[in-house]
Amino acid sequence: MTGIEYADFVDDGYEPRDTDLVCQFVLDPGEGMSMVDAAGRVASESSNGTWAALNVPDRVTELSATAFDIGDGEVTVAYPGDLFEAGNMPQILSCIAGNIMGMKAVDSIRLVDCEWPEELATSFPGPQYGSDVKTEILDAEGRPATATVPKPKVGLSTEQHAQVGYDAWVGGVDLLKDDENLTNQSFNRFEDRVKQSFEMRDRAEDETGDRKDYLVNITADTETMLDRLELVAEQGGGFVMVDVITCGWSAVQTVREHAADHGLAIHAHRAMHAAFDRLDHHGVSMRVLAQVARLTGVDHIHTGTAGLGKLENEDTPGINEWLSGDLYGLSDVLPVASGGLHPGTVAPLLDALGQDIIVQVGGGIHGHPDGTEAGARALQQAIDAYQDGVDAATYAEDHPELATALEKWGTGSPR
Ligand SMILES: O=C(O)[C@@](O)(COP(=O)(O)O)[C@H](O)[C@H](O)COP(=O)(O)O
Ligand SMILES: [Mg+2]
Repeated sequence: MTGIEYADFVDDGYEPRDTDLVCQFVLDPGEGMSMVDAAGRVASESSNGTWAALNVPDRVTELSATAFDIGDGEVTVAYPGDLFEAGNMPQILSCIAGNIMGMKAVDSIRLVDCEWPEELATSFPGPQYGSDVKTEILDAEGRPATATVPKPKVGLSTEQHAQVGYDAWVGGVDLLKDDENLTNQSFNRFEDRVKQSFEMRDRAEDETGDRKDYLVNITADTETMLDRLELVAEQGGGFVMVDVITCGWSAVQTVREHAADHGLAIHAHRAMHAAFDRLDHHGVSMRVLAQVARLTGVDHIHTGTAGLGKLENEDTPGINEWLSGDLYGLSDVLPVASGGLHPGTVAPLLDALGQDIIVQVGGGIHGHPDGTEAGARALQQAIDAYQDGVDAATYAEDHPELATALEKWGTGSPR
């Protein structure tokens, strides 16, 4: 038997083992609490300790986390691999982002980054396709894939939604996308919407000769999501969309399994992420959320617009780099830039993030003075101009749709 208490979870010179999950935190110790004392509490409460000193069987201490590299407001914690259930993301998050977020011992604490050991990382499936969707499901090789959400976000009838999809597809967009809050409301029922939209998709494919697809929002309780996923597969769809934060990672893991049965790619919308990651001193960073998304197996995830859109983002280039980097053979994830984009923002966006992304433009297409098809053409023209190395204003001289968009929105970012 061994006695354990908070101080036993600190070893400032600790060298992590290859099997450790290593997490970086920033924290502000509570009143009268030193960094070292706070760090011990973080490591203890997020692994297997508690406030009272305990006498425990020796092997229990092998599961205890260790706080080290304790600096000014920063601490790193190494978690033994055996603390975790392989392949169970909710269990892992209940450790590293669980009770510690509410401890009195800290005024604030933020999980900033994780280094995932091979054994734990490969206990997850990772994405099926990642950036390969651009060639395996779409015809978007060598350029950014494009997507559009019909606007208004909700309220269109099923017929109107499908028609907007058709106009955007023939205007050049690759993907129609449901908004994060459009599911199966009375004015636009899921089943009808899916069927009618794929009919329009087939027409647009015949007319353009390009493969087109639809990011269908299946967000609901898990059982219902699986039924909706089946319907998308039956209708010849290639993608499902899930609000991964509001649905939760256990639902994502279940959807990943069933999506693979049908070869469906998963588009992750991150609605509610800012409740976790907006404050730079508390919560869970978008970087960690993106890591969790890759491991659990989504193919796309929204990561921001490098500050060019209407929403606050953190470190989009850094997160995108992690999503496309090596991870023990797991597939990459295709980042989605979305939120307040329009044709005038395309050049600086691609300069900042490269072309291996999805560019989602909603209001920047459907708010075009000449309508959806013209808005879609303007987006495509902005991308063509960028690829030809021509600035948008010059290219617009003989591309009226782009000219109209630049006249209306210029090249600035909406607020
Ligand atoms: O509802 C919206 O605002 C959007 O459909 C964008 O519409 P617009 O193109 O009309 O702006 C997306 O949900 C956000 O981009 C999500 O944010 P993020 O990508 O940061 O997760
Ligand atoms: Mg939206």
